This record gives sequence, structure tokens and C-alpha cells, in this order.
Amino acid sequence: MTTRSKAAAPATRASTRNKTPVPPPSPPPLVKTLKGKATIQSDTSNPRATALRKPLVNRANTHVIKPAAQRIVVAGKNLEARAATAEREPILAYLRIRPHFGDEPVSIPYLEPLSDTSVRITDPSSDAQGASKIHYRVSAIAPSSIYKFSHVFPPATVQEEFFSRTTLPLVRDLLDGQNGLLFAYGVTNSGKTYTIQGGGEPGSAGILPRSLDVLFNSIDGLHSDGRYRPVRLYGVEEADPSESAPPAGMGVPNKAALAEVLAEHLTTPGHSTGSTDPTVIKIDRNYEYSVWISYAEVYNEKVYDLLASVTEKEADSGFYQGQGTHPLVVTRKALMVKPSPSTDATDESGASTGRYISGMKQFRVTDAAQAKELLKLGQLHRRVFGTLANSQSSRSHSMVTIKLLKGHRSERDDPGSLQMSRLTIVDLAGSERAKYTQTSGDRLKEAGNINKSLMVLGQCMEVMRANQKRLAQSLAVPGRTDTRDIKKALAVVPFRHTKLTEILMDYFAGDGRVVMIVNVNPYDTGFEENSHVMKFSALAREVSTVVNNAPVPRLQASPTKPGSGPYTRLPPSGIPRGIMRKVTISSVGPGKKVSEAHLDILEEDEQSDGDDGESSHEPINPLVDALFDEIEDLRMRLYEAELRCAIVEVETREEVMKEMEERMREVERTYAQRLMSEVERNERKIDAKIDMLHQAGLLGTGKKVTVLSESEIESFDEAEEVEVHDSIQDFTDSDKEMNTDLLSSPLHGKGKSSMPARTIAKQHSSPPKSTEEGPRGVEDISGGSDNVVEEEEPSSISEDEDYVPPAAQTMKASQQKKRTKPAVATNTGKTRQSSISKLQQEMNVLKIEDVIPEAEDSIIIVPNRKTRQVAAEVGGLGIEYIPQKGEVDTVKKKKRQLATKSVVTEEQVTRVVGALEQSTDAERRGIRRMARTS
Ligand SMILES: Nc1ncnc2c1ncn2[C@@H]1O[C@H](COP(=O)(O)OP(=O)(O)OP(=O)(O)O)[C@@H](O)[C@H]1O
Repeated sequence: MTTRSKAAAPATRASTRNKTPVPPPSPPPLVKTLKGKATIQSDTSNPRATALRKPLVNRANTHVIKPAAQRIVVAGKNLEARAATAEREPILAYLRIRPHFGDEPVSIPYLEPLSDTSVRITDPSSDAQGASKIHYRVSAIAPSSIYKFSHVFPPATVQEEFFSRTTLPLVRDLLDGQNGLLFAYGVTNSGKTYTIQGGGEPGSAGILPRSLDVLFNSIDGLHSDGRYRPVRLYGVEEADPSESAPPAGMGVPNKAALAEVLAEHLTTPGHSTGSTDPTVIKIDRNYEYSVWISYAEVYNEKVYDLLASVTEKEADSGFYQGQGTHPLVVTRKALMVKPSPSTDATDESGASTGRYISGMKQFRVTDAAQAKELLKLGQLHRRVFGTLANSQSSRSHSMVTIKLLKGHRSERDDPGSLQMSRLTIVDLAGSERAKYTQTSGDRLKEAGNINKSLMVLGQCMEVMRANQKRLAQSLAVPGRTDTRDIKKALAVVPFRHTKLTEILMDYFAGDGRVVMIVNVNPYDTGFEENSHVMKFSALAREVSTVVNNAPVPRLQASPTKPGSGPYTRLPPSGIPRGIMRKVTISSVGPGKKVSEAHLDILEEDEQSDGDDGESSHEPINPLVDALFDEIEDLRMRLYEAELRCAIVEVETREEVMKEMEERMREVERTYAQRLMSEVERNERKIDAKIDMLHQAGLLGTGKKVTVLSESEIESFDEAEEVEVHDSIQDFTDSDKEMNTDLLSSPLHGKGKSSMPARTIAKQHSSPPKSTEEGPRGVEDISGGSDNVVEEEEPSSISEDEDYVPPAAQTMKASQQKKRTKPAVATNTGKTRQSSISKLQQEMNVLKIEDVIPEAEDSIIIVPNRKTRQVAAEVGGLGIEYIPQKGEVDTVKKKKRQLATKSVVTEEQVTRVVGALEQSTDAERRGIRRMARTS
């Protein structure tokens, strides 16, 4: 019987290998071979092998599950018929959505079931809605993708329903003689283990214990005597009963000591014998069955037998509860994955597709409870060896294989009549990428290996899909029947690049139904990872596998003797090579007592036991290998680069934030300072005005009203000028923004509340008009070009008039009427000279040099030429020129223009003001005059 039917099968590494001339297999003496149409040979020296194998179809009475008449046929006798019955079926992908638990942080699910077979996922990062509703919702705006599945199971789906729709058909196939593979794929915490193993509550058993229940329910009373056992992938040999029984004491190292720590685990009712599935599948009762279980783990690209008894190096010296100094050293040995020998091949070419785990223990189980105990042992070993220690997260791929040997009652002595089928259930490690797990060191290596396996699994599917598509296209050409040339050109499926794909390749490249369970937790923040999972499932659905009968095994060798054959490990030669890992297992016992166990795990490398006579290292294409290594290397470098980028980004953000904060503080400080100084200035100005009003006798009761002299009015005006100058000087120091702020400050201009309002107007390269009527311009305080000019808005007060307090205005007006000629504008040089010398004296008294040590640098006044001449005549450049009535006050104007220069420091002004406050009125006037003229 062939499993590699004539239906198009994907090209594989093995198939490539088979294209090289293979020496004709030399069957061992007791081996029957089925080659092409050759009749079954038998060695008459073996009484059990004398009977020719007959087509089982002839013996089948009633096949309840499937009509077997055209499906169970002996290879070699009816290859054509088998080929005709071979079907291709796409991988079935079921989506299971995990429910939300109350204690978990609430986030918006990004997945919405659309129907029984499709879901839509929406990127939450592009979804602006922040409602914390727990329901499925889709944003109409955010980009979303729709994925199709064979069936979508909502969160409320119970284990029983899930099992019956996804796994029960595979159990049927198993009983029917077909192979099946089921694997659960998804990110951590998405419910893979729950789906496969189950939970602790009644009725929550997963698909694995349920499969065992249904299997044993169905074959109840039909157990064979277990004389033969399955070996490798397709082989059958006589069993040694002592090796077939499950290990006594469950093979736990130093169990008494471990018991306390692992008590919690041991009592975990994951596959509790109490929860059983009552389903029974009706089968042909003319057959007898034996069930064999193996449990393997792929961890860090090494394969371990989880049912092998553990070797203890220091059995009694060191298992402690948190205080040991000599931890227990337990060892386990990695097993090799080998190609199924050509002698096991069942098709005419002698080709063998699959690979098997060499040295893997398989135990015969007779009831579901016993099988579940074995699984519990496997889980325990996973915990002891650290891949589940102190964590519920699986860091390894675990695979349970149930093999069923089925033989007709009437042919108990004929191993050639046996059929072997197997069902493998795989709980894959979480598919998240290293960057999401923030792992380092060993954990990073683990993550890398997990990702590598899953990546290669995806690549295998991708290549298979492409190959199948190509083949289908070539067959679609009318009249084309020969596709050999196409097959030759098909891409090699990279099964052999990870242990996981190597072990599973037979299911993809050989025959058997493949079911993929996609677990998703839509409340998880890992949208990107879950969408990656979805894409993977979409890819899987496009790959088809050959659904056919399992190959019929043949007796391969004489009964296995202890110490020989694939079940026996050779004693280690010399010091075993391997990796030592430290594992601490802790558990909380009754009374919240924490128990800890410290173990040193020695994981020995694979050792070739040479029991198969097959080369375990077949030549593979070095280019493909190198390319895979390159991909892996690039992936790791990409990850590192992404990590570096993320770190740099975070650091830069922090730096910018700090800088911004510093600047904000600085601006705040400056602004506060300016505000304060302006307030002070305004206060001083008001004080000065009040003083002047006092002097003028305009304030206070009973005082005589004194008419302000022209010079007093002017000094008042000068005080204003100084204040304006101060303001402008401050503005010059600040940036434009600050200037704007300052100008718009509610305090700005308060001191000149009765003065015309000011606006900032832009003028294009036109200098301020110097005519009497024109607006008096002041060069822009922002230090820019001449373009921006401060203008006084038209006002009811004439611009030529000096400002006087309102009360004084009347006085001034009447005084002016009385005057025959202007007092100020007609000052003679003599009068001026004497007032100057008087001021000079005042200055000396005040030691103005001390008050303003750098007074000579303070203000530079450059009057116009005419004025300068006049000034030179009367006493030099430092003398103030007072314009006559009707004359343009060019000095004032110049002063304003020059005010853009930073020639007076704030400190100097403060000191002058300070001196002013302390001085008498006369002194104040002198100081002000000096401040202006010096
Ligand atoms: N359908 C479900 N109903 C109830 N509880 C569930 C369901 N699916 C998952 N859980 C619970 O969610 C938790 C995480 O599930 P589980 O351990 O199966 O995730 P996982 O995908 O196997 O994670 P890892 O890859 O890390 O092993 C467990 O406590 C499990 O009991």
C-alpha cells in the first residue's frame, strides 16, 4: 500500500534525496517487502510470517465510519486503485477566540466575528474610539482585514463542542486507519494549552484527554495482546512487554523530595481521570487494537522524550527546599531525528517521506486513565526540565503521538496484516516575536528558536502552496497529463531546517488530514502578533494534504532484545556533551508555604546510536542551508537594530523633553522678571507724577496752586521719555515673541494711560516722516529692519504738545496765553549755561559716577547738525537741545531711534531709579538730566 499516491504530492527534501540512485534495499530475513506489483514475500523460517497479507477490505464487514471497500487495499496489489482514492484536502483551520477574564485589564477587542467562518480584525492603533465596552466592534474608519476559517468558535464555546467539531473526526480517522495531525497555534496566553490539555473545572478537559476517552470508549473490549508494537514511522516489530508498560512510579526523579514542590502540579486536574468524554465511535468489531503513546518536546532545537525516565547524577544529595547547596543534577538526552529507512517504505520506489525521532519511548496503554497519567508525567518532566518551571507559558513545542495498531482477529499471528495509524497533537510554543517578549540571554535564544521553527513551518506551507498551485496550473492545460517536468522544477520544501518541521513533515508531504487550531485572545494588546497568526492560518488554508489510508506496516526485524534496537540507549561514551542549565521550581503549598527546588539540568546532545543503518545526516543543499542561516541571522540583526532604534528614540525623546522643560522654565523666569520690573517701573512713574503734582501744588488740600514752569513741564515729559526709553531697552533684549507678549501685556502703557494708544504698523522701507504733521516713528524695537515702525495713532492731543497732566493742562494753557514769548524755546545760552553748571554741581553732590559708573556709555545722543552746532557753542555734545516751539523734536526722535541699541543696562537704570528715590526733588531732576545727557 502506498501513502505517496500518484496524486500530486509536494516535493520535499526527502523526495529530492530519493532522486539520487538509491541502492536497492536489502530486506532483512524476516522482512516482507512490497515493491510495485511484486507479490508479498515471506520468509518461511518465521512461522508468524508465512501467511500472505490479504487485503483488509475483504475482511471488513461493516465499516461504520467510512466505506472501506475502496480505501483499504494492499499496496502493490492495487496501487492504481489507491491512487484513485487519494484525495487532496486543504488544511482545516479553526479559530477559537478566548474569553475575557474579569481580572484582566480591559482593552477593546480588535476582532469581530462576521459569520461562522469569517472574522474581521481591525488595528486598534488606528481606532480612535476609546470606549471600554466589552463587545466586538469594528471601526468603520480603521483599516481592517477579513480572514476566513473552516469555523470560528466564539468565546462561549465549551470544550465538548469544540472537541466534537474539530478533533472527533480525526479520532474517527485514526480508528479508520488514517493519520492525522492537529496543532494549536497562537500567541502566549491565547488558550492553546487550555484547548489541548484543558482546565481544572469539571467538563473543561481539552481535546487530548477527550480524544483518549473516545478512543478507549470505542475500542473497549477490542484490545489486542500487544504482541507487536509500532516502530519508527511505519514499522512494526515484536514488542518486549517489559518495555511497553508505562514506567512504575512515573519516572520522577527523587520523587519524594519533588513531591512537595510539584504537589500543586501533580494535583492539577488538567487530564483528570474524573472528566471523561462519553462519546463512542462505532467500529468494526472484527479487529483488535493496541494503543501506543509517546510524548516529545522540541526545545531550543533539540528533541527530548518527555516519557523517558530521568537520570539523576546525585540522587540523594541534593534536592532541597530553598536551602540546598548541592542541587540535584538531572540529565536528559536529546534525541536524533532520522529519516524513515527505505526498508519501511511502502511504495514502489522504496521512497520514504517522513522522519522519526530515534530512541523515542512508546508505551502501550490499555485505558484512558493510564494514558492520562502518562501525559501527566510528560507535563511533570516539562516542569522539572524547566520549560514550564514557574511559568504557565510554554517555551517548547510539545507533541503527543497516539499510535493505533489494528489487526484482524483472524490474523493475530500475521504482523503483515496490521495497519498502523497515528494522530499527533501539537501544542506549539507562543508565536510572539522576541521584541514583544523583551527577553534576553537564554530567553532570547529560546524565543529565537521558537520563532525559527514557526517561521520555517510557515515557509514550508508557503512553498507547498506555491508548488501545488503550479502543479494545478500545469494540469489545467488541456490535454496535459504528464507533469513530471513540472514536478522536477518544484521548489524544495524546507522541512529539514527545524526539528519541528522535520518531525511533522510526513503529515504534510505524506498523507493524513491536518487540522490547525488558531487560538486568539482579542483582548490582548498583541494585535500585530495576532494578525501575523491570522496570516499564517490564511496561508495554511491554501495548502492541501493527501487524505489517504495509512501505510500498512510490515514486520521489520526479529523481536527486539533489550539492549538492541531503537528503544535502547547506548551507554554514553566518555563525558557527554551538553548544556547545563539551572532551574528553580517553586510552588505555594498549604498555608502559603513556598517550596523551592533547585535543579541543575544537563541536556546532553544527540548521540548517534547507529541502530538503523541509515545515515542520519543526509546531504542537504548547502545553499539552502546557508540561506536559512542567513535569514535567521538577518532576522536577529533586524531585531537588534529595532531594539537599538527604540532605545535611541526613547533617549532622544527624553533629551528633547528635558530641553523643552528647561526652556519653558527660562521663558517663564524671564517673563516673570519683566513683569515685575514693569510693575516697579510703573509704580515709580506714578510716584514721580504724584511728586510732580505735589510740587506743582495740584495735590493736597490747603496748598497753593503753583503754576508749573515750562522746565517743570518738560522735566515731567523727560521723566516720560526715560520711562519710554527703559521700556524700549527692555524690549530690545527680549525676543520678538516676548516683545509681542510684552506689548500686549495688560500692564503695557499703563504708565501713559492718557497717552495715545500705540499700534504696530508695518511700513515698507519708508523712513518715518520728519515733518511736523507726520506720525512720529520710532525704529522697531525688535531690532529688525526699518520696516517696522512704531506709530502713534491720531489723537485728540496734538503730537507737538508735550504731555501734561490733565489738571496742569488748563494751567499751562492759561500760562501760555499770558506769555508774550515762549520761555523755553527762547532760552539764551547764558541761562542755559548757568542751569547746566547748577546741574553739574548737583551731579557732583550725588556722585553720579558712583551711581552710574559707566555713565559715559549709557546714552549716546547724536543731535542733528544744526543742533550740534548750537550745542557746541553752548557747551559741547553732552548738552541737551530743547527744540523751540513749532520745531521738530529731533533729539527726542533720535533718542527713540537709538533706543534700539543696548546701551543702558537694566542694572544701571535700577540704580538711577534707586538714587532718584533717595534724592530730593532737585537732585532727582539732576539725575534724570544726567542720565539723559551723559
Ligand atoms: N476557552 C477558554 N475558556 C476558559 N479559560 C481559558 C480559555 N482559553 C484559555 N483560558 C485560560 O487562559 C489562560 C491562558 O491559556 P493557555 O495557558 O492555554 O494559553 P497558551 O496559549 O497555552 O499560553 P502559552 O503559549 O504561554 O503556553 C489559562 O489560565 C487558561 O485556563
